[in-house]
Amino acid sequence: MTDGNIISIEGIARRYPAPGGKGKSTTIFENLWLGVRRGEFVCTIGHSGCGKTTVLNILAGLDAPSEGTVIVDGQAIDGPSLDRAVIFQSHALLPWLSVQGNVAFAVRSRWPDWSAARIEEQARRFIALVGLAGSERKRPAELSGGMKQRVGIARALSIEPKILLMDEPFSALDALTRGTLQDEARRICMETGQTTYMITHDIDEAIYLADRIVLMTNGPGARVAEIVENPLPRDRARTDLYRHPSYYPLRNHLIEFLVTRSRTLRDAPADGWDPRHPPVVRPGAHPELVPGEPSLHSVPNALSA
Ligand SMILES: Nc1ncnc2c1ncn2[C@@H]1O[C@H](COP(=O)(O)OP(=O)(O)OP(=O)(O)O)[C@@H](O)[C@H]1O
Repeated sequence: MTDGNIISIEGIARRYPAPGGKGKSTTIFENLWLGVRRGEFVCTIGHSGCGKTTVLNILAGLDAPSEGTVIVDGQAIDGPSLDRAVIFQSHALLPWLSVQGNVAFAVRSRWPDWSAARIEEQARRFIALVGLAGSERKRPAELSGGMKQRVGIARALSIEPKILLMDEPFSALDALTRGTLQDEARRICMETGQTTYMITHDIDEAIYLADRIVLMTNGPGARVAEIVENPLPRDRARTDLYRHPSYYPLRNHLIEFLVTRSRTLRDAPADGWDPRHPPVVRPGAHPELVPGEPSLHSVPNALSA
């Protein structure tokens, strides 16, 4: 794969044996290749069951591929590592520890030789980063869902992972809290240059957060159908996203994929489709595009890796 990728997914498959060991095994996905650049924010979208969580679990080292390998920062993954922090939909905080205690626990696991003062300071810094300064002594039971998820984010970031893995981290939150936390996540990832791989079902979330959006076909036998480069400026603001001429072409492209192409491309891949180099598209980013007159067409990109 391309040099400069911090994550290199190389031809992985995940198969499960038939129940009782009789009959054919089920292939959830196979021949999956993907590179993620350092500092990049990648979102994966695909219908339920296509294997998004399975891929994320493999990246986390919580599951292993049936074939292929994943290289992170030059080393093949062979289990979980504090270099890769995971944030799930549920918060999984330790209920008997305070906010400070939960984050400090992770910091101590990462740097067991650090002094207590240094651990406390690191924990406090990341609690402040997610906007929870003043709540350090609270226990999880005293926090709202959004606050608990902030603690989860602080805990994940406090160990300064090479990669942040997020599995629908905001989907259980109300719309207002979700928006605020998306803003926070985006700000923090931009400020810290955090490489992030995230699963979402929410196309607006992907448009707002991602540099690239990986589209997976339906499973079983899922594949990476396409990689969408986000044509919106990197310093985009939530409030005027929709004014950008590429916004609707991008959004329509993603919707159209989920409605039809996620199924048709699994059953009949596009001519010349190469699993190592899925098509890269940049919807709406046509050189002749007149600002204010959005094109409804996606434009295949000659940059295809
Ligand atoms: N231990 C297992 N044994 C057999 N099949 C499994 C096992 N774990 C997962 N699967 C199957 O693998 C497929 C992919 O699951 P996965 O959770 O990765 O999908 P997903 O795309 O993340 O779905 P969702 O969007 O609903 O979270 C599903 O069909 C699931 O039933």
